[in-house]
Amino acid sequence: MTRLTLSRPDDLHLHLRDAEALPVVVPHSAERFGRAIVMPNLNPPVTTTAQATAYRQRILASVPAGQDFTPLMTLYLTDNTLPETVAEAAQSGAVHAVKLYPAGATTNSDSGVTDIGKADAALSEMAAAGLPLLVHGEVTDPAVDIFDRERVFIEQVLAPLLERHPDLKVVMEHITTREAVEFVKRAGANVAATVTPHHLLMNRNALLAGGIRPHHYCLPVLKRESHREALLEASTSGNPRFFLGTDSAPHARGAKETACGCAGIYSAHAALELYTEAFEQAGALDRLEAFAAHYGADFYGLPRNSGSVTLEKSEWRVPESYAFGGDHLVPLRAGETVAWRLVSD
Ligand SMILES: NC(=O)N[C@@H](CC(=O)O)C(=O)O
Ligand SMILES: [Zn+2]
Ligand SMILES: [Zn+2]
Repeated sequence: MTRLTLSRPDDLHLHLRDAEALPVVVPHSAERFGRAIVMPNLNPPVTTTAQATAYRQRILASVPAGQDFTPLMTLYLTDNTLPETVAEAAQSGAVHAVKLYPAGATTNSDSGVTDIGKADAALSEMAAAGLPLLVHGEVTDPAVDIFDRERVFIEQVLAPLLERHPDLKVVMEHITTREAVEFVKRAGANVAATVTPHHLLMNRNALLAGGIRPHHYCLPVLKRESHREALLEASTSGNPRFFLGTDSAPHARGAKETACGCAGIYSAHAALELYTEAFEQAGALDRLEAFAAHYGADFYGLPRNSGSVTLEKSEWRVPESYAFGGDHLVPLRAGETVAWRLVSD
């Protein structure tokens, strides 16, 4: 097959940042996706509906003319999030989820939750309102090996949380392990997961073999090949509780290529094309549309998009970088090729 037309997909996990980043990154997502669940880990974080709606306007100002792209906003859960704040968010129509970052787990998570027990009242309100909890699922205990932090989070935090709140809708974001796949498969219809293109296409060799590759560093960190295979199997299985979320996370080159580089991989410039590579590799191109355009919308209770996008099997070279404020943004596959190309209908 050399041409593939899909319903217009959604990105259910996206970092757009703010200010001068927006005109660089928003057009990449808007070209490919109808909507995106926009992460709230700005500095300071987005914790109120008023902040979320103001941020939404700043994003919309960077959507190119003629493109139809809807940012779906989220709030950042803190130890102090009140049930009233959750209720206001649920009623606003602009806020579609609340994000849990364990304090210190990842980029801009300093205001995150120190003890999930402190959020119980907010979580009960979310369950009542049908507002999903999006989870960065890693423990932060320095004694736990970084490759085990997702598995331990499931055992110590997520399973007990779902016992306390059995009706809460939960999305385990950017899953990276066989254990996360199995947890989601066994859980009820209220539990789902997003899978990134980089975790479908790369294992930890891409980070560490033959030299350290800071542009392949993200959290949760890339895992061994058997985990990548489990993610690819789940994503191409037709199970509606695994769906597309890129976790495209732009950082300036200077913050990545340094002695202590930060976590995040930028993939918005080629996200759908990279998923298409992964699904082709698995012999499952016929399953791509549902993963990319149906299951996420269905889980969030949103209507499916009406438009379409077309991809062609035709190699193109990714730029070495994009101008990004006063610095540069190095995209995934910089200077290398991608096998599928987005074409206008
Ligand atoms: N995934 C990452 O490695 N980084 C994300 C944060 C996150 O999603 O954990 C970022 O905001 O840069
Ligand atoms: Zn995360
Ligand atoms: Zn993320």
